[in-house]
Amino acid sequence: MSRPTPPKTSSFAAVGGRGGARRGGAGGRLLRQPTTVLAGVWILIVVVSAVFAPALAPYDPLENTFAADAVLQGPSAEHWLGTDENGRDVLSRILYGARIALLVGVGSVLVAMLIGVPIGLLLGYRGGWWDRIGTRFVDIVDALPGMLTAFAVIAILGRGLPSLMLAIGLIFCMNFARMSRAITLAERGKLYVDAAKVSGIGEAAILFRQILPNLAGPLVIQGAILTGSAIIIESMLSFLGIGLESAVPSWGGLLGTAAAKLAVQPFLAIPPGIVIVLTVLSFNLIGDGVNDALQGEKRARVKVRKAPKRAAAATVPAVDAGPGATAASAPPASAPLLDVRRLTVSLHTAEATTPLVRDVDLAIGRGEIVGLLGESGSGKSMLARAILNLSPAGIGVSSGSILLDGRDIAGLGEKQLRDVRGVRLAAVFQDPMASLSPVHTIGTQLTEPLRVHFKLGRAEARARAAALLERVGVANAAGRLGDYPHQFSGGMAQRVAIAIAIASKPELIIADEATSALDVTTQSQVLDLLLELREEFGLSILLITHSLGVAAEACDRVAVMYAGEIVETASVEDLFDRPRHPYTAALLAANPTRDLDADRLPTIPGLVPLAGQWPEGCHFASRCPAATDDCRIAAIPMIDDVRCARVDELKLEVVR
Ligand SMILES: Nc1ncnc2c1ncn2[C@@H]1O[C@H](COP(=O)(O)OP(=O)(O)OP(=O)(O)O)[C@@H](O)[C@H]1O
Repeated sequence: MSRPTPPKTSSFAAVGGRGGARRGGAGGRLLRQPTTVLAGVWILIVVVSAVFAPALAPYDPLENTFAADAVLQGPSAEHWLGTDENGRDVLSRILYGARIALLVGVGSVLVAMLIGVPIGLLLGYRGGWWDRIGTRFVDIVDALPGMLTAFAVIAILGRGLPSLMLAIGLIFCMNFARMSRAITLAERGKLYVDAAKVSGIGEAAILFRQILPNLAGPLVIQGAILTGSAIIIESMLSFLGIGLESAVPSWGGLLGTAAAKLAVQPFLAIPPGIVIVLTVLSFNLIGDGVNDALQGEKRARVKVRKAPKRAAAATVPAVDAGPGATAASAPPASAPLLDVRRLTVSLHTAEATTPLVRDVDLAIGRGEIVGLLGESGSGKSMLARAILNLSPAGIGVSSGSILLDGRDIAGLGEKQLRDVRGVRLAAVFQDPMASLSPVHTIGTQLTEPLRVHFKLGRAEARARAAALLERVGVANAAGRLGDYPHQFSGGMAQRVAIAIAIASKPELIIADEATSALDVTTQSQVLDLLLELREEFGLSILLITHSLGVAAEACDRVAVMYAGEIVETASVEDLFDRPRHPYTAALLAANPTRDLDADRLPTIPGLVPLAGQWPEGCHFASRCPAATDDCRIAAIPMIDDVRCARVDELKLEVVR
């Protein structure tokens, strides 16, 4: 038999291109905001004052002069901003006070980040009970009055800069925990995190190296805003006399003195008041400005859109009831590398357990490419995710086993999976842009699994990464290690994803719609690459696809899924020439290539029943032209690679 023509499944179009979408960048947008620039200039002045205070201050800020004409003076030629109740120069104390303001502001925000961010990362990433209990804890700590926390810390540790930083840090830390949790919750479901898990990268590395960089923007924004707030709290505590020692030149301390002497010298409150307001306002404006600039960056990112599906392969079978047996499929040549037995995957809720995949048997031999074919919603991804142990929350294996080289890997814990995922088992997903981390270079993403699995040094890992990129067909491989995913086309990015998948020399790759987002030519090239890699490394591949053409071009055997069950498994030739299940026949008949000029594209009448609404007997009965009442009584078992009660009576003809 000649294999059906390669498919034309979908096409890929990049809106905007390399460079075009990034005119100016975030830095450019930041500089185009006048208020942010002014705020930046003020903060620069504060930083310069803090760093060069000894050179800039006209007097020693601690020098007391108690002469009657030297205390509580207004502005004069000698003392531009007057003097305080000890005769100390206010300008000098404000210049030195900038040091305290910045130290307390930045220091306490760093303390808050160090405490809050790991908590948020852990709760968001682990989810479930960790998140439920952890979030309550965060709520409780956050509900404590901030000033009370500060009083308690200062009462225990005494006054001083470190205790002030810790006190203010504790007030803010739950802000960072909440923000990090929310972002991590969103990020942990993304494909690049799944891809990192599948590469065998540990939880700590995923949290701190994969997810944390995505928090950089929000952390900077939140950090800038809270730095301003920390300066206010420091001023309040010093104003109340429980901040720093009164001799230490701090803006809040100056304000406290001014409040006490308001009747004698009202001007004393103005200089520290102005610098506090301007500094706090500037930090807030910078936070907002960075936020706006980054939002612009997001809007300008490359977008990927799918074009409508086009024609696939050309076989038109007809369903015809009648006697006659069909050929059986060939079993895998050797003992299977992957042997899925009677697997059921279910969604567990408080109300019910709903099977999404039921009673699946699937074997993949060494070096074999097995296609998993079926309409949308048939359960292909749920099966693949169960094999990879990446089922979404609430979904898991409820019975059966997944034997990888004889070892049952169903439901293994993250720790036990470390020597399976990324070592023996890898995955390539549909959207390469989503499965690669947007904030890391390709070099970093490729060297990470190499360093984890083979304990390679940096230089050696980079050399191996370049060789891998070259192997998958990326031109100028060494030069492109420093590029980010958005600088690659869809096809090239998928090649990179394949390079990452094969980096740790796995035995089995699960390719979940790995070519669906690519244009026809690129799709064919990526399939050729997978076939070459199979030859070269003896890889086994589970190729999940909607496309008959992809299955025909690349697979040795094909399993057809319908409404959560595998209904037929056969060699690719047998499946296309002699389908045995009416659904397989209908799927082949619905292939539009022959009838491109017809008014209506051929379809299978009716809809795939949703999980939870499967009928008692054969799941396909409501759409099957050959179904009888007997088909609707009880679940149909898989016998001799077909799940059809009438398989021996039906004669399914392929019309060409
Ligand atoms: N997170 C989820 N929670 C509950 N049910 C889900 C979830 N994801 C998928 N399902 C259900 O599981 C069944 C199988 O879905 P699955 O995504 O595996 O199908 P599929 O064959 O991979 O479809 P597609 O080709 O569109 O990806 C469907 O009935 C779907 O509605």
